[in-house]
Amino acid sequence: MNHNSIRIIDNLAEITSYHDRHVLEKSLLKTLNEIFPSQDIRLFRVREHRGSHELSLLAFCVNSVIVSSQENPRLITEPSELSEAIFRAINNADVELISNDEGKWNVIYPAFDAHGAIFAVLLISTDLVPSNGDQRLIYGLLRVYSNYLVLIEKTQKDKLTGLYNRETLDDEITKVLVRQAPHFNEEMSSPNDSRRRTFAVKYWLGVIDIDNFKTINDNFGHLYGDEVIILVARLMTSGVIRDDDLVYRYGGEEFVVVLKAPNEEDAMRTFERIREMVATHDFPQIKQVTISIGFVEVSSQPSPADVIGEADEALYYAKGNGRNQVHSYSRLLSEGKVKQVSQVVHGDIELF
Ligand SMILES: Nc1nc2c(ncn2[C@@H]2O[C@H](COP(=O)(O)OP(=O)(O)OP(=O)(O)O)[C@@H](O)[C@H]2O)c(=O)[nH]1
Repeated sequence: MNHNSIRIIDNLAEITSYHDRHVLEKSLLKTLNEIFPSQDIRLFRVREHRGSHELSLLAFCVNSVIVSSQENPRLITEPSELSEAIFRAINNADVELISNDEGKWNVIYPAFDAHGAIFAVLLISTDLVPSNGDQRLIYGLLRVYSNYLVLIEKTQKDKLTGLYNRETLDDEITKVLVRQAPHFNEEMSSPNDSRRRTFAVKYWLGVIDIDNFKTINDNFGHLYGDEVIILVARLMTSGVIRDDDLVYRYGGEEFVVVLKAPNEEDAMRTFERIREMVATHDFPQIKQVTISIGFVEVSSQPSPADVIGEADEALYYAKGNGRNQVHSYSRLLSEGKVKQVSQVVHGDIELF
């Protein structure tokens, strides 16, 4: 076995040692950069949106520095020779090769999922056109990436609804808490840094519970109850929230939504839209199903359990006050209508 093959095996082992898609994507680019040292490698997500393809940047590697744009996959909208070539690669489902002004080559590889659909595109800028052997290696690595992504998604998704599961939620809240911590913002940006605006974004977590679900089960049966859970999940993901907002199945008939909004009023409006969308939907047989929502900003709570606990407190308030309503934990707290969920006692967190 030659040195190159050993390096490829090592890299494959590394790629498949992560269970986080963002780390997986960075690891893929690191591997490609090692095998084909080039100045620019970019990985785009491809999504079908209203009959056309939409591109967003997932990760890139410039001069061996690898960056994942997980917080804000930037949508690529500007028409240019390069994006036209990317769309050609997608439409032809084949590798596309174009030269640029500096005499470099841009090689574009579509990545296929298990059903043969293109879900990502890899762009490599290089001085030399990759050989046939190199091309096969790149396609092989993209297949490993695609297969492994399916496995990661399976462990993160709920079987009934296809939404993210409860285990994945804890990781997401932890990530947001770290990102929102003051020291993280200070380290990541100076006062004049334009990135500051990106980090100033606020995250809101809502716990959503179907009202009187036991009665639905009792009157229509458990299987029908499952159908209602699936329909409510679909309603939440179909246009009510933005593409980068996240929906989780938290328990039986309980969901969690993590969304971005600049302030509480905007967050309230989005959660209200979700409530209204469900309340006005015509459910087969039962006609109307309603949901109650409690939400809170994910900011400086000591742990994910505290964030959920605060949103839960607002949810219980909604349940106790007639259901089919949305409440903000901080507003209820300032009005003295709910109790503080957690407080620090001798350095320990005490949950009530
Ligand atoms: N069909 C179905 N039912 C479930 C599932 N998970 C939990 N449940 C049922 O959901 C019901 C939840 O009932 P409760 O927690 O008493 O609350 P509720 O009837 O929704 O009333 P409120 O929440 O107070 O509005 C229980 O009867 C559970 O058995 C599931 O996956 N499928």
